[in-house]
Amino acid sequence: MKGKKLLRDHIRAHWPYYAVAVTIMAAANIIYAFFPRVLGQFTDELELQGLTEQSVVKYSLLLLAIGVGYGLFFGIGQYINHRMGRYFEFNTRQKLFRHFTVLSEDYFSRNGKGKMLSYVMNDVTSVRESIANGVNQMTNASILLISVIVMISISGIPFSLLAISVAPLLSIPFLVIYFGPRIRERSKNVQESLAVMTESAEEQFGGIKVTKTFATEQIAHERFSETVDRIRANQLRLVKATSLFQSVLPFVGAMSMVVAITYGGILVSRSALSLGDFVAITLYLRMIMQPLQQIGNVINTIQRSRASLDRLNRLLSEVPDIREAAEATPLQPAATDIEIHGLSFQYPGANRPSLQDIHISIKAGSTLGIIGKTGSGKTTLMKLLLRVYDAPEHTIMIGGKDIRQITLESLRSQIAYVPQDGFLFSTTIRDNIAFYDRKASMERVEEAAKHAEIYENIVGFPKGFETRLGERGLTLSGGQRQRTSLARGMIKNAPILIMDDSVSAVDAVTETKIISNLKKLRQGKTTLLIAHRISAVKHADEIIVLDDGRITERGTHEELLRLGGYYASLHSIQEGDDSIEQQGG
Ligand SMILES: Nc1ncnc2c1ncn2[C@@H]1O[C@H](COP(=O)(O)OP(=O)(O)OP(=O)(O)O)[C@@H](O)[C@H]1O
Repeated sequence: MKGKKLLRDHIRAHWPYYAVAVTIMAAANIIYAFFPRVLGQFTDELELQGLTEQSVVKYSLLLLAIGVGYGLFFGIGQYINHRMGRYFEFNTRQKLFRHFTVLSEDYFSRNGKGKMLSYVMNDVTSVRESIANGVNQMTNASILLISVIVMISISGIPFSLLAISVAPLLSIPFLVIYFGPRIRERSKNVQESLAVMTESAEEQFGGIKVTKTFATEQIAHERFSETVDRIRANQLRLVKATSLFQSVLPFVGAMSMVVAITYGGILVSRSALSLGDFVAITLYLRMIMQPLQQIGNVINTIQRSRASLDRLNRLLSEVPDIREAAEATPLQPAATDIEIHGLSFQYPGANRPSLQDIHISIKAGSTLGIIGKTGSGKTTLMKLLLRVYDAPEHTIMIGGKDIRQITLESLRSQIAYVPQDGFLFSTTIRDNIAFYDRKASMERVEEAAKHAEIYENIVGFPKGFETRLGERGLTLSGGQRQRTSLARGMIKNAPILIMDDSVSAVDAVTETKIISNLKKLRQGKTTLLIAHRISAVKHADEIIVLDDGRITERGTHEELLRLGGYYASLHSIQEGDDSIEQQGG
C-alpha cells in the first residue's frame, strides 16, 4: 500500500539495527520475567524450610542480577530505537525539502506555506515518536507478556487457574478494533487543524505590518483564536478517546487479578496450590498490567501517527506538474532563437485563457519590449518560457527545439529572470547577489551591483556587501530591493535575460542609467523587457503590446508611435506628465 511507503523504506534501510534492538529488549524482558518466579521460590523456601543466611544472600544476588541485566539491556535497546527514530526524522525532513523543490508553482499556489511547515514539523515528529516509542513499548510489552505466560505454564500453577485468570484479556483485540479507527480519525482532524493554525500564524506574521497600519489587531487576534479553538476542540475529542482506551486496558488487567486472587485463594485454602505459586501468579498478573497499559499507549501513538504518515505519503506521492521528457536534451547556449507560434494558455482551474494566439519571433541577441495593462498576460508569457507552467506542445521553440524537449536545468540556467518583487534571502547582500554562483568573485559581485545602480547604496551601509538582510538584518527600501534582485539577475550573464517589470520601483533617472548599462552589457545577448513605462522599452528591436492575452500592436518605437494606438497614447500620457516619471524608490 502506498500509504506505508515512507515507513517501509525506513525499516528496510535500517532493519539490522531494529533487529538488534528488538533482540536486546526481548532479552531484557525475558530476564525480567524471572523476577516473580525467584520471589515465589523464595516464599516457598521460607515457608517450608525456613531461611538460612546463605539462601538470603543467594536470592538477593539473583534479584540484583535480574535488576542489573534488565536495566542494562533495556537501556541499550531503547537507545538504539530512539536513535533510529531521529534518523527517520532527519531523513524525512530532507526528503520533504527535496520534494518541495521539485513541486511546481501551481502546487504552492494551492497550498499555503504554513501547511508545508506543518508537514515538516508536526507530522514528521508525530511519526518519529511513534516509531521510537512504538518499537520500544511493543517489544517490551509483547515479550514480557509471552515470557510471563511461558513462566506461568512451566511453574506448578494449575492450567485451570491460568486459563480463567487470562480470560478477561481476550477482550483486548476487540477493544483495539473498536478504538483504533476512532483514534486515527480524530488524530487526522488534530493534525489538519494544526496545519491550519500554522498556516494562519504564518500569514498573520507575514501581514503584521498591514494589520498594524490598518489597526486591525483585534480582527487578526480573532482569526487566529478561531484556529486555536478548533485545535482545542479536536484535541479534546482525541483525548477523550485515548483516555477511555487507556483506562479500559488496565481495567481488563485488574479483572484478571481479581479472578486470580479469588480462584487462587480458594485453591490455596484447599491446599491445591502452594503459597509460593500463589505469590508468583499474583506478581505475574501485576506484571501483565504494565505491558497491557503499554500496548494501549503504543496503539494510541501508532493510530495517531498513522494519520500523519498518510499525510506525508500523500505529499511525497504528489507528482510535479512540470516534468522532464525522457528524451529531453540540454539547450545549447549559442542556440537561443525563440519562436512562439499560436500559443494560447489557460491556468489550471481558470475560466478564461490568459494568453491567446500569440506569435512572436525573437532572434538570439535581440531585445523585445513588452507593454500592456495589468493582467494582460505579460508575466504569464514569461512563466511559460521558464516552464513554470507548461505551454501546449510545439508552441514555444528555443533554438529550433520544442521547449518541452529541453532539460529543465539547462533551460533555466540559460535564462536569468528578474521579477518585479524579487525575494531576498536572510543572508548578506553579497550572497543575495551571488545567489546563482556563491563562488563568484567579489569583482563580479561589485560589477553587477554597479550595473544595477545599487553599488553606491551598498557601500554606504556600515558593513557594505556583508550587510545581512531580512529578519535579523537590514530592511531595504522597495527600490533598493528591486535593484539588488536585478544585480542577482545581471551577474548570471545568461544568454536570455527577462526583466519582468524589474525597474518599476526605481526613479526615472536611475532607470535611464540602468537601461543604458543594460544595453552595453547585453550586446549580442537576448533580452526580454516587460515594463509599464515606455522609457524602459523604447530602445528595443521590437515592442509588442498585450491586451487581454492578445498581441494588439507590434513594431519598433517609431512604428508604434506612428500607429497611433495604445502605445502612442501611453507615450503621450507619460511624456506629457513628467511628474509621474519622477516618482519611485
Ligand atoms: N496562477 C494563476 N491561476 C489563475 N489565473 C492566474 C494565475 N496567475 C495569473 N492569472 C491570471 O492571468 C491573467 C494574466 O496575469 P499576468 O500575471 O500574466 O498579468 P500581467 O500582464 O503580468 O500583469 P501585471 O502587469 O499586473 O503584472 C490575469 O487575469 C491573472 O488573474
